[in-house]
Amino acid sequence: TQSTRPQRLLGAVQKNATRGQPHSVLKAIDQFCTHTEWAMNVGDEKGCILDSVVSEVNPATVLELGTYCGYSTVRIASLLPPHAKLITLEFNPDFAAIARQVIAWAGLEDKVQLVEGASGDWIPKMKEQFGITTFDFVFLDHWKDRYLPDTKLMEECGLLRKGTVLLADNVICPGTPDYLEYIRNSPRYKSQYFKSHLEYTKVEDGLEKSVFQG
Ligand SMILES: Cc1ncnc2c1ncn2[C@@H]1O[C@H](/C=C/CNC(=O)c2cc(-c3ccc(F)cc3)cc(O)c2O)[C@@H](O)[C@H]1O
Ligand SMILES: [Mg+2]
Repeated sequence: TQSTRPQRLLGAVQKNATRGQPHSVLKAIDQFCTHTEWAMNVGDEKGCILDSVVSEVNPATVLELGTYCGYSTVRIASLLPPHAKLITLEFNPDFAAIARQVIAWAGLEDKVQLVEGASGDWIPKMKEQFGITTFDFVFLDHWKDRYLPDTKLMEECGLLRKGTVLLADNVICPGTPDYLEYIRNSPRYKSQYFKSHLEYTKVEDGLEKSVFQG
């Protein structure tokens, strides 16, 4: 039977990366996606911007929307301080199964809680289920038409505090026009666009960093 792209990506990690070395997992995925098969990971160019924002925030609590194969999960988790927690939401069980193995190969399972389910269902349950009061950092990289409703939902559920940083992937390509319009015009956020390129291509894309003002 045919393998899937995530299965082939996992195979590249298991073949080329060293267990317990997150950077080697990222390198194996980036090489696979550059030379063998494109996949929708944030990639190394936008990934360096992600790294700098995560390092600046130094978050104790992180929410990632859209795990896919776990590339950005590994990238973020590898930068977290010892007792920090990263919760990542993924509603496709096949992708979740691959991501769990990628995260385990990197040796980061103790920092990551992968929750299988839809963001709209789980965001309202973050406090009761995981003892979260607010998130310090949120990475948005799931369906692009979910960025805005989920941001409003996080506001309503009291999951954002003064200084919480939202970082959104793909605000140019594929694009998240309703999210950008809202976040750039809302007095409740201070936003900054980081120009970059769509992963593994020369097409323009970028990340939008938005700080909640409380
Ligand atoms: C509400 C909900 N709840 C839970 N999980 C959810 C969820 N909504 C989606 N997911 C999950 O998250 C991932 C989905 C990611 C969507 N990302 C993109 O579509 C994407 C596309 C491109 C792209 C650019 C140019 C092209 F020509 C083609 C594709 C680049 C990217 O970087 C992308 O992120 C995927 O794993 C999906 O199962
Ligand atoms: Mg993306």
